[in-house]
Amino acid sequence: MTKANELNTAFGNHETFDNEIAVEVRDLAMKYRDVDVLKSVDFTVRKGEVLAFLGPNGAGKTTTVEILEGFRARSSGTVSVLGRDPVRGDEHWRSRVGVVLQSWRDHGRWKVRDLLSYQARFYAPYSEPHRSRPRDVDQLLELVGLSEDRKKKIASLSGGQRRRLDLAVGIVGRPELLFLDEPTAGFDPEARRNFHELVHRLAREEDTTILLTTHDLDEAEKIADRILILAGGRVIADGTAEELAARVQSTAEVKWRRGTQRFVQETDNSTAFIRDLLAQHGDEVTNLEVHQADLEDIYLRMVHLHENGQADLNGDMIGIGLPKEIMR
Ligand SMILES: Nc1ncnc2c1ncn2[C@@H]1O[C@H](COP(=O)(O)OP(=O)(O)OP(=O)(O)O)[C@@H](O)[C@H]1O
Repeated sequence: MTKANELNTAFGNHETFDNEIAVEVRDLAMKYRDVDVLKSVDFTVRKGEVLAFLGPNGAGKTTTVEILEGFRARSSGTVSVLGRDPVRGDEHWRSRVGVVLQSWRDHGRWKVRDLLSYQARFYAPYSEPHRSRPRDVDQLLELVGLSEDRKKKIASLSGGQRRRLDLAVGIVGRPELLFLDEPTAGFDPEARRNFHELVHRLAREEDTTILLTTHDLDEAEKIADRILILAGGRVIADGTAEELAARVQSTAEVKWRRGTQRFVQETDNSTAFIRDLLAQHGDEVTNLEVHQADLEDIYLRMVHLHENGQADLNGDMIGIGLPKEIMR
């Protein structure tokens, strides 16, 4: 613990000052009336990291993100976002945080550029030598692909254009930490790819920490440094896409025919299995297929096991054989 943290704790203030950590969540719980949506959520996001939050509908992803954004008061637990408890976040703290909500339908009569210019003004007092605020509005329009729509009324934008505007509003203040709630819902494939490139640029060139929720496994795999799966009010898995995929690849399904008979076998080592199969039956084996489980398979299996209660009290999966280091 740093000296500053020691002093904070001594005064009953649990805000953190670790420069490498953007978000720290410990034992977070949230109850809506008598329903426990979040039971005990723990995770950390390092600065500059892109974290994808996955989980079934109603798992509590938006609730968690809203708590981190300071828009929702938690029931219990400790939360630190850029060194502050979000419920005590002041204007300066807010200027460092960018938010793209799931559906934001105000300002229909405003023109695109006018709204961004208006929003941009609020960030000017919080400009810093290493992070100028706000962004230049015309460059921002270019960045999100809305230059040609700059004079359009917001109410007349298509769903995808609207999401681009939401994104522009989220990054106009050049945030250190950006929250994106299902950012590419309604994007066409090109807009999706542009968005993925933008996320990479924000993380790589501006060291922006990004926390996004998505139902798109492919998207999570493409843009996230780390994937976190929320189910049953807890984090049931936390690791890089490679860590998840590496384990998945080791449980393949092999299918083949021998004469009129069809066979299916799950195996941890498909290469060795096929070698043995062919050594034993040679040319009798036909229609050989190998299906390597992908991220979607492992995600679905993990959530399914969790929902069926085949997880112990720590949220660890029983029977799936995932390595402990990717489980929480
Ligand atoms: N203001 C509220 N009052 C009562 N219950 C709520 C409230 N907001 C959310 N909930 C409930 O909390 C649970 C978690 O909702 P949340 O929106 O956080 O889930 P999610 O993981 O983001 O879902 P989705 O993938 O569908 O967006 C749901 O059962 C939802 O009905």
